[in-house]
Amino acid sequence: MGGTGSRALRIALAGLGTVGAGVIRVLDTNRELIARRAGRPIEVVAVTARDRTKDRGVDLGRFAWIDDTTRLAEAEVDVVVELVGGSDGPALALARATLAAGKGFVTANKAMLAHHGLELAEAAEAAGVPLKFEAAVAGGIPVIKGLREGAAANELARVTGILNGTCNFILSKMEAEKRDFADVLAEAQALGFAEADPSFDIDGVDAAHKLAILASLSFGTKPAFDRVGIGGIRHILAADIAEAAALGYRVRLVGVAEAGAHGLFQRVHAHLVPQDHPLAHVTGATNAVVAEGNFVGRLLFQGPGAGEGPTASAVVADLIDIARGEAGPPFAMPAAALADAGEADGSDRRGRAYLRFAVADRVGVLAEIAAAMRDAGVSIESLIQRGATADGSVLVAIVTHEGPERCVAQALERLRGSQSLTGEPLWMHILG
Ligand SMILES: NC(=O)c1ccc[n+]([C@@H]2O[C@H](COP(=O)([O-])OP(=O)(O)OC[C@H]3O[C@@H](n4cnc5c(N)ncnc54)[C@H](O)[C@@H]3O)[C@@H](O)[C@H]2O)c1
Ligand SMILES: N[C@@H](CCO)C(=O)O
Ligand code: NA
Repeated sequence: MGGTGSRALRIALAGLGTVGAGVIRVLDTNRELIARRAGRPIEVVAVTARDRTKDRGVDLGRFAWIDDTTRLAEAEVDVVVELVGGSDGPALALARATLAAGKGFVTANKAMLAHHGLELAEAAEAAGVPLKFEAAVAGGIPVIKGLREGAAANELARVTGILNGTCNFILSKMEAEKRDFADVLAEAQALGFAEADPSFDIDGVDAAHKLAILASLSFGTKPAFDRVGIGGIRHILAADIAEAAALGYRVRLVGVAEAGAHGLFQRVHAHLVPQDHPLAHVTGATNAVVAEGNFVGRLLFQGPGAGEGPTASAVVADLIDIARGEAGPPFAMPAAALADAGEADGSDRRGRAYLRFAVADRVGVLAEIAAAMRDAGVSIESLIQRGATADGSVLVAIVTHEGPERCVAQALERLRGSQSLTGEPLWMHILG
């Protein structure tokens, strides 16, 4: 490959929001360095977004403006970069049109990849063009590169991660400032890394999109978003975080993917993470992924998982790879070689649980909860009752011994509709 005098890699860019404008800023600021590293200049030539007149703090006058997003695929470019978002709609139409036109495609859109990644990988492989998405999982952290390339020699057994910056920011603030969820949410949303639909962040959907992509890369299975068990953080109280701290844990939204004998297990859920586990020390909008390989051992990837600079940095890294001519199958092995995710549904899993009940302060309530646990075969390790909340309820927190998760589910089912409970119980898993 030639020096910086070689023909530029021409880019069309859809979406000029946080990430899109960031990509232009990275390419402008580090222009010379990027050209030297890539072996040739990387030039944006055409752009589109919803509003042509909006000031994004970057000069757009030098680019062709194309009103119809899908037509970006017809521009005289080598690669289309999609930073619009949404699993379907214009993003998917653009992806399909670009790959069908035999051009490379770069995206930060984990929702689209989780739902349509297999189809898009097949289309890219059939056309012999790159499909790259480093920014889609854990923003600026090179975790796709790390697993797809760096760890490619290993069989991976388990991948765990903090994959949503918004949730981690909220949980860290709740912990540090002893504030409740609703109080901190608006602050997180103002920082530019929340999804267009913020429930995707706080209900675990965004992290599940990312986990489905990571699991596919790690275990050679087809992306299976519909098989991720998903829970969020909106029902966690500052009191739960304080209780967890007293027991030696931090509360984190953790994605877990494991390749087992019966298939792929994938879950995103609030977990109690032991304070000596690397994920317990991940604070703010930082993300982290732990992967265990049979030769390399335990890998820890940690860094900024969202925001303009980190996310744009990952998008441009993909463009540099393409400019260098680096290729290969998007999901680490050819799409045709990816296996089905299998049957694992988690019902035979074992673990320890944190359960928190809001109860009426009256005789017999604790006995009722303890009886439900006993009848379902759940063994209690500790039980703590704390004073009244604002509505006069009392909080009861239970930590169980290790046992089948299905027994915990049965205990909660026995308590469903009980007059003693003043709200839905909270169940968090304890990370083993
Ligand atoms: N913000 C982050 O920290 C972050 C991190 C990782 C990944 N992502 C992903 O990057 C993508 C973009 O996120 P963002 O935060 O920059 O969003 P944003 O809302 O800031 O920007 C979206 C852009 O797309 C444009 N747009 C909307 N509909 C369009 C259409 N039909 N055609 C053309 N343009 C259209 C908007 O005008 C805007 O310029 C999403 O897929 C998101 O999930 C974002
Ligand atoms: N909404 C996402 C952006 C990064 O993918 C987050 O908060 O992590
Ligand atoms: Na990344």
